[in-house]
Formats: sequence, C-alpha cells, structure tokens
Amino acid sequence: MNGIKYKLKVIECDTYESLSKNAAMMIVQQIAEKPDSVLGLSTGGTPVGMYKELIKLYRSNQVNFEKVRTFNLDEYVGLDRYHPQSYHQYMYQHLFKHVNLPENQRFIPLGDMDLIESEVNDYEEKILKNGGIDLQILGIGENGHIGFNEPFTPFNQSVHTVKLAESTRRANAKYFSSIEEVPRIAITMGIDTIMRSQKIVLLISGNRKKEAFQKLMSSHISEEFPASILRLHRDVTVIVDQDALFESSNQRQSSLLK
Ligand SMILES: O=P(O)(O)OC[C@H]1O[C@](O)(CO)[C@@H](O)[C@@H]1O
Repeated sequence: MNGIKYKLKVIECDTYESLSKNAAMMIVQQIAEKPDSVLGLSTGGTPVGMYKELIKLYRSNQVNFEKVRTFNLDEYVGLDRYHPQSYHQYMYQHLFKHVNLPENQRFIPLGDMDLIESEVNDYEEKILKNGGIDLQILGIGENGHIGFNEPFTPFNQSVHTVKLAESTRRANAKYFSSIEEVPRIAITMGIDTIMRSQKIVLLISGNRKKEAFQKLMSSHISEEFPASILRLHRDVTVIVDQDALFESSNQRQSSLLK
C-alpha cells in the first residue's frame, strides 16, 4: 500500500442474476488467463448466485478448475468442518462437490477450538506459500466488514481471530435455529492479507447493503468502516445490483429530468 487513493471500478447490474453472472465471468476470465490461479473465496448469501453460475459454466466446459487453488476468507470458531452451518459445508454444497477442483487444492481456515492458535499462523503461511491470492472475491457486511474484519480491526492485521459484532451475529442468525447458536468468534484473513491480493471483486447486493455501498463510495478511509481500505488497492471492481444502489433508477431518472 502506498497511500494513493484509487478509483473503484463499479459495474451496476439491473438484477442479482446479472451481478452473479458478471462475477462468475470474472473468475472464468481469471482462470483462462492463469489456469493455476489462486482464488480467494467468500461465503454468505451474496455469492450463492455466482457459485450457481460457475457450476453452469463448468458443466458447459467453459471453465476448468483442475489447477486452481482456493482460499476461503473465514470460518466460525467452534464449528467443526462437518457442522451444517460451517463455511466448510457451505463451500462443499455450493461449489466444491459440483466441480473438478481437487480436494488438496481447497483451503478453508479450521474453526476447531483446540486448533485455532496454530491455525492463525498456518493459514497465513499457506497463502504465502501458494504465492498469494490472484483474485479475491469479497462480500460486505452491513457495518462495512470484509471477511469477518469488524469495524475498528487494525488495517495491518493478517489472519487472526475476531469477536463478531452483535449486528453480524443477528444478520447471520437466519442460518441457525436461534441467535444463541451463532458463534461469537471467527477466524478470518486480515485486511492486510486481503489487500495483498492482485485483484479484488466486491459483490454488493440487496436493500440492506445500500448504506454500506454509499459509505464505500464516499471515499473516506477509516478503520470504523473496514471496506473503505479498498480505496488504497489499485485493482478493485465493485459489482452492485439495483437494490443496493443508493439512488434508485427512478430517482436518477427524475434528477436527469430536472
Ligand atoms: O452476503 P451476506 O450474507 O450479506 O454476508 C456478508 C459478508 O459477511 C460474511 O458472511 C462474513 O464473513 C462474509 O462472508 C460476507 O461477505
């Protein structure tokens, strides 16, 4: 990072389907250019459509994962890899079981409580040993978190454990039977790990993310809003759908008409 603020490239999509297709195509293009690419992957609701598109593209022979390596951003601490809400299971269900990505080329941090201390160092080291991330896919939390880097996480952190914000636990409670079941701690790539990726693609979808998108575009950089650091990365593409745009197309239309 050299302190220079870069312009974020923004792709506005009419629908979530179009956002998902655009994101999947960026991955396909990356793998076409570099078949042994290292991809950084994210979970949550937003990239589900992107994974569906990737599977379709794989089935129609438009992408080959044979040499690809993947590193996921984060995992809950306290859920083992077989827990249905673990990100290990998420990745298996939404992508890995459908494509030809060899098992020993997929990496997700381990959330097992007894392994967590060594995992923090091991995971960062594995990313470095694989040459770093070529293309990192990100989602964003309503509070601006990327990975599980909650507001006020120091920008210079590598892989670490984090106490989840209550708002994040509430947002993710829909995947569990009750909020009490949502883990309180997670392991995540740090902001520094993310910023070392060659390219970053940030997906922003839905009404709930309007404010986050607006703050991101305001260009003020602060640890209070973790995603604001992306301004200091030279190659970030934000793919946003209509629902998350802070001005609805009607509003834009009427301001054009004035
Ligand atoms: O897409 P969602 O479900 O809103 O999640 C937003 C972000 O929060 C996380 O679930 C926490 O890491 C990310 O994986 C995701 O990018």
